[in-house]
Amino acid sequence: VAWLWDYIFLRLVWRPYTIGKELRAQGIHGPPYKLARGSNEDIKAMKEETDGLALDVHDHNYLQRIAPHYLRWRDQYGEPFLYWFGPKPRICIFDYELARQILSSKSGHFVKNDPPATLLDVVGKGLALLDGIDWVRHHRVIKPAFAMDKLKMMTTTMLACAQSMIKELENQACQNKNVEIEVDFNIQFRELTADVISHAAFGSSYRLGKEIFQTQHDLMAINLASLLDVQIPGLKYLPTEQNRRKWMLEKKLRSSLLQIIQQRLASTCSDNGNDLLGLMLESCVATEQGGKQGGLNMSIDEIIHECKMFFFAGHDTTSLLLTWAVFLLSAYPEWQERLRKEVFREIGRERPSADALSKLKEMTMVLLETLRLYGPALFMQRKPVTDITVGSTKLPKGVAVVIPIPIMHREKEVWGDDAGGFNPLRFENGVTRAGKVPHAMLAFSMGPRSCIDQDLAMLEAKATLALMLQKFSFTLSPGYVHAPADVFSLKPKFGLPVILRRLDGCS
Ligand code: HEM
Repeated sequence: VAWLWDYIFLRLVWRPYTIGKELRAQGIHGPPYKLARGSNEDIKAMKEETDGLALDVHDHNYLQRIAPHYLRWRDQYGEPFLYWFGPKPRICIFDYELARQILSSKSGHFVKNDPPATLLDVVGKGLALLDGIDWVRHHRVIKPAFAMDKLKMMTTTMLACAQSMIKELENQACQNKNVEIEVDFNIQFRELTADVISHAAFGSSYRLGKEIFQTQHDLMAINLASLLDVQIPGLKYLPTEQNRRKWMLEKKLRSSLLQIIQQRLASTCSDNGNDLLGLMLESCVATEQGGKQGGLNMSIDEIIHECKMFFFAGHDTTSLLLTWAVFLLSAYPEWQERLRKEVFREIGRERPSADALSKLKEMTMVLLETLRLYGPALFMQRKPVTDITVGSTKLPKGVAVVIPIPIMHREKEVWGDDAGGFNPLRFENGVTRAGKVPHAMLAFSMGPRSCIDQDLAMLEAKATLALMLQKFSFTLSPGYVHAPADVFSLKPKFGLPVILRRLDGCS
């Protein structure tokens, strides 16, 4: 009875009622709460309505496709507004100063909002989702793996992986004396970044790494499909066909990760290597030996969660940055030519080094503009651990705040009248001068919880693009349909088919 009272009355009725009343009194309005379903059905219906929209390749305003509900409610109720993810209240904000205060807060007043349990199973409760003392402990172990000197060492691995992809494409292009082929770069880059992260960060065998990505990918697809469904307690324990498939995939994911960890422990007992997994395992070994590293230790279970998170964060995001950069360079051939000239000027036909890559200024500008218009991360969330006033808004404890990056990246007051257009030159004087406020760029977030690995992502993207531009020119395939989609991150719904031409022909 106590459970029923707590679950049905307090969670589904009383709390939504009181929170809604408190926020309305402050002038924060939004769609009415519907018992247990909240706004989920409305979101689903609006998304279904716009799902068929395809855009011109020079039209970068895909917000109607991925966030029609935010646009409609902002028009209807002003900003910020309140909506309901099931029975959970969420406030969507658009104000840069409010976002800055929330994201840069070091006081511990704001924590990550728990993702739905179904997503947590796939991405793992790793660094990006931890808070407080656990975050500090994990951060201290993980941060050294991404110091610049280590990243420079990783460049060799990245280049080797990218070169082998390019060689393979060159060979394909020259089969039957053709000089061009059609390639889906969405798939190609997913494989490449999977390869890089599993070699460079985890030192694992490519085959096993690839299996893990495929399993994570399949699990994510199942979980995303049911994200907006009403959550019925206990349903996830029933042996339905979908649940059984999920359990099988979860088991496979865990056992593949354990296999990588055990192989590593078995091969180098005293020295676990200098990469991420090595650092985490050392900390774990320290626990078994009595915590000699003064509280830095991680358990094997925590390491598994971190591995899931890094496999996920490390390959999905970077592969999408590359995918959208190739899309934009195909849609704007003048920029493709400009970057090719820059690559030949700074690097020639040589294999680039980390130092040479840092000289590619125009390429950095294009990548930043790609991240502004097509950044893989879409909606960040935080929730206050106590009632707190930020600016003029009083946020009640536990009410999640949503920061919609792609909408904010198109605000004309911050980015100028050409906010909707592709203009890498806006980054000519650096990222902090591109908008009217220094923290306008949110693609890697800001503050203490910003992306731990943005340098690696940028380096990997530059290395891959430089190698591609040295060897090929590319255009969008006539079969390409421009339909960016919110699939946890921003993906091209129908892939990215591109026609690739060898620059030096086939001998
Ligand atoms: C283009 C590539 C990338 C983009 C756009 C990106 C974006 C982001 C964003 C927006 C956040 C903050 C999320 C939030 O505050 O809710 C974040 C955090 C994080 N990212 Fe990235 N990321 C990229 C690449 C990577 C890579 C390659 C890795 C790892 C191999 C990585 C690992 C992480 C981790 C661990 C965090 C959590 C940091 C913390 O909470 O302390 N990211 N990333």
